[in-house]
Amino acid sequence: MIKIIEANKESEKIAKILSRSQMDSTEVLETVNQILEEVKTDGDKAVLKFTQLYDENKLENLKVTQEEIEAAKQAIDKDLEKALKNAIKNITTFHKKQVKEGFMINESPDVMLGQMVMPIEKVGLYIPGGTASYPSTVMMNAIPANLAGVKEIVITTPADKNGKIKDSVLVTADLLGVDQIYKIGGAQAVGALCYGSETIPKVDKIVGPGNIYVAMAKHKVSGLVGIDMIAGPSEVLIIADEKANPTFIAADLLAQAEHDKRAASIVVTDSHSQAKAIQKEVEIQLQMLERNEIAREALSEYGAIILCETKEQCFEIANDFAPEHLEILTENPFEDYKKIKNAGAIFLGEYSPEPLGDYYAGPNHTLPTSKTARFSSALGVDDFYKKTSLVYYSKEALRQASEDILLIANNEGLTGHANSIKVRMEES
Ligand SMILES: NC(=O)c1ccc[n+]([C@@H]2O[C@H](COP(=O)([O-])OP(=O)(O)OC[C@H]3O[C@@H](n4cnc5c(N)ncnc54)[C@H](O)[C@@H]3O)[C@@H](O)[C@H]2O)c1
Ligand SMILES: N[C@H](CO)Cc1c[nH]c[nH+]1
Ligand SMILES: [Zn+2]
Repeated sequence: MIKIIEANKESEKIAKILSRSQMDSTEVLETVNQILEEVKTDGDKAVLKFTQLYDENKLENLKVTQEEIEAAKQAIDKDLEKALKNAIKNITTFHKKQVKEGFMINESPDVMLGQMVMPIEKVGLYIPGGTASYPSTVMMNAIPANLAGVKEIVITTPADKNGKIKDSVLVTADLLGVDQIYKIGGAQAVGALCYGSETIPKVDKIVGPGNIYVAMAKHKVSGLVGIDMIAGPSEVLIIADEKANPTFIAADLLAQAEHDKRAASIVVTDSHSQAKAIQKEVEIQLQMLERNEIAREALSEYGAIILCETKEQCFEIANDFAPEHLEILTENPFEDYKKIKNAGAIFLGEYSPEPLGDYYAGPNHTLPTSKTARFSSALGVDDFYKKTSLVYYSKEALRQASEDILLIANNEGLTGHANSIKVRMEES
């Protein structure tokens, strides 16, 4: 049963919830370190070993063949394909707003400054596929990559026990022009994309969400290769007042809890009767949920209904938790959202449930978890760009700046820097 915690009386429990990061497990870290090390030295051999161990499948081919893509295109339900195309349209419309251009400042012929915006050349999209498969994540990652102009996009996603990737994932990838798809997941996929193997190409940046092993592996390889963010096990925090609908709230808690036994589903409310009603609804709906084993474990370990003394306290706790998704189910969400400082995405009012954002509305569903919404943002076109500065000064412009530069360089004790300016000023 999901627990009710009184914020003012059980401060230790609240502190534990608020400080908990999914990224502090030493057990996960040790497993991931070992996988990455072996993939680095043994390439495909290690990738296959860990795939067999954790995904329990023996793969004939790591790379999805054109025949497999064609078969998926034939087999896919046509209504589903249409729905995917509608979602692609919405997500594209939203992300087009993020497209950026470089700029140039040349207010005088003596000085020209600029910023070039260029696509990253090779990116790896991690598409989760352990306990569910995610065509929606293909859209959320490939659309911004395409809009940024990335030339080479590689997908890794775990296959099922028969070595097959779901038709919807292959068709969505095909609709978005991605044809390099590898049937591997977990830390071994992240390692292969970072170090390269006989079969898997080494990329410049790895993006996309995944379970704790994927999130930890991305964190560990970051620096050798670019990563987008920590986008680990899903989280939702719902701020609910007395009048909010407990049936809707319970459904939204379960929607995230079914993702992963480590998913966090939390409510903050200032109403005791609401807390009780939600608790009861969660139990009722759990009985009907297909993935109720995962959801039950997530709710008992990472779920909570936090009962606050005041509405303000609800917002303080929400900001401290910095959830991936935040739903505001209060009388005036259009005023209340302004109090939020830390959240990956905010959903306003009772007809904007989080799954609307997962699949369809347009904003990205790849979002920061484990309190990283304090400093990270939703995946977007920007994640697929790099920016390079351009500097031009004429001799006269450099002469005018030289005195200031020499003072700063000498102050830093870097006389070689000062000399680089001086030799130019001494030139006849
Ligand atoms: N934050 C976001 O933006 C976001 C978006 C979508 C999904 N998600 C999250 O993605 C995750 C999807 O998880 P999933 O497991 O279904 O798929 P996944 O593809 O992320 O992970 C499956 C892989 O994990 C590896 N693995 C499983 N158990 C392991 C173990 N004990 N040791 C080492 N490796 C192991 C396996 O190799 C397997 O291929 C969920 O946590 C979900 O909440 C997050
Ligand atoms: N809720 C997930 C992000 O935490 C995204 C998703 C994809 N499909 C279903 N849900
Ligand atoms: Zn979801």
